[in-house]
Amino acid sequence: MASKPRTLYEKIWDAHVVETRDDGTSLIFIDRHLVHEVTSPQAFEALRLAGRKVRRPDLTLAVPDHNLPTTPRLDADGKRIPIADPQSAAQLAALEANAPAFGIRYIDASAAQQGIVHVVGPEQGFSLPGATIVCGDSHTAAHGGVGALAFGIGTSEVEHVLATQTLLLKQSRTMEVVVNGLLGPGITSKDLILHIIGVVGTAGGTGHVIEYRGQVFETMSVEGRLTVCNMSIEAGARAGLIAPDDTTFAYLKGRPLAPTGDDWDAAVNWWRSLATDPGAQFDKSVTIDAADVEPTVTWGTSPEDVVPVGGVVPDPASFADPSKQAAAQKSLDYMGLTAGQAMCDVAVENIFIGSCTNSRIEDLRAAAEILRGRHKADTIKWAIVVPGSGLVKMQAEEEGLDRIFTDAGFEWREPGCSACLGMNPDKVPPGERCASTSNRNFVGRQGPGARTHLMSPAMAAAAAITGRIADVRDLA
Ligand SMILES: CC(C)[C@H](C(=O)O)[C@@H](O)C(=O)O
Ligand code: SF4
Repeated sequence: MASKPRTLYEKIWDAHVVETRDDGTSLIFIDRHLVHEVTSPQAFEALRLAGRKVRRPDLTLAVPDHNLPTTPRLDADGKRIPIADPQSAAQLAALEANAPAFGIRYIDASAAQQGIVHVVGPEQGFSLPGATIVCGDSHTAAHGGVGALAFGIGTSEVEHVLATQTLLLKQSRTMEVVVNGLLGPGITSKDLILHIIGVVGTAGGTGHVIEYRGQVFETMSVEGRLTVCNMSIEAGARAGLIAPDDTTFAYLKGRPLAPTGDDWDAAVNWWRSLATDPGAQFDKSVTIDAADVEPTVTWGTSPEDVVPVGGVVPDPASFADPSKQAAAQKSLDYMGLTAGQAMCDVAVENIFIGSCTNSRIEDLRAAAEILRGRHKADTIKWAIVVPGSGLVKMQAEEEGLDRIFTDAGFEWREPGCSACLGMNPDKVPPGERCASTSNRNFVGRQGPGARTHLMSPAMAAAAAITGRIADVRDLA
């Protein structure tokens, strides 16, 4: 009898079940564990107290990213410049001590390979198709862009994975987001995922793993796929993934931690078999027409608060649900916007190009393309570009992108999470607005009282030039 058609998610799940229990939970083997400084200190401490070792140090990779200032890390003598904030300094020191103590591969804060954990994983070939990947970080879903089942876990689960290389999980429901057609000129993977979240809503993916399907993803670069999958969590999903294909294999081949020789060939053979079978059923299905996707920006304090750049700030009364109406009004008050205001009239004072959503080489190229030969508006007080890793930074410098940015009035920084969240010195001042390529526009996310508008790198560049939210297609 032919076996039942399965989805990509179900195939990866089945391949990792160690044991299924009567209560429906399964013990799942974890192939890759990424560790950063914020969510790991307690987990290591617990291992130490229990006298345990890390079960598979070879499958674990640690790198600091969240707390590191993005100003130079070494002084003129090559000595480490200390971190001023005591909590950040302590978390970094803990990771630096724990990694060698537990025999874990560690990327130092001043190494060229250092970067945001979700940029580093794929870049190093640590994140692979068909793998189960976890990290104590909600944007772990990013790695789904290479066809991995990747999701964020809490600190107690970090401890569990360190100790056992497994997790006890309930299988998620499956959801497909099918995008028909192709994106128009100037419209990027970021616009697409913002649009998708607008359609699905921040709770639409709850309990599900999303597979993104359709021609648009087949023709998308791995960088673009990582951007899309990164924000799956903002649609409430546990994870998001895209079937690995020749584009994925070409991206991964030769990366430092990717398999080589016969192992590579065997891996590719297996990876090719993972695509969702014809006739496989998803629990939920959403269809989107790519022609409907415009350059997209957020107006509110939730990633679902999206509008095409040519649109206006919505009227809270236009929402059917009274709780949505109240939330929208609260968002407008916080954001300092009024219903009916054209998005293109909204002035911004800060520009942030970075974060695990949009700090890869392709993102920097897209922003530089718009900025080439231009300068930020006088009203822009602060504009920074924060490459996702030291290797992205080096590549950008080889291509002369750093000069384009600095000539345009941007600061060119060291890699890290930076102004994506207020855990390091890069913050947006209270009451000021930021055109940001990150993934969350929550209240206070970029600093207390800061107002965030999410958008693509090219759109953030356009905002820098005009001093307000602008349609990048008018500047291209
Ligand atoms: C600090 C960390 C735990 C957090 C997360 O889990 O996502 C951060 O990366 C974020 O983006 O909010
Ligand atoms: S860049 Fe932002 S979203 Fe990504 S891991 Fe860092 S803080 Fe989280």
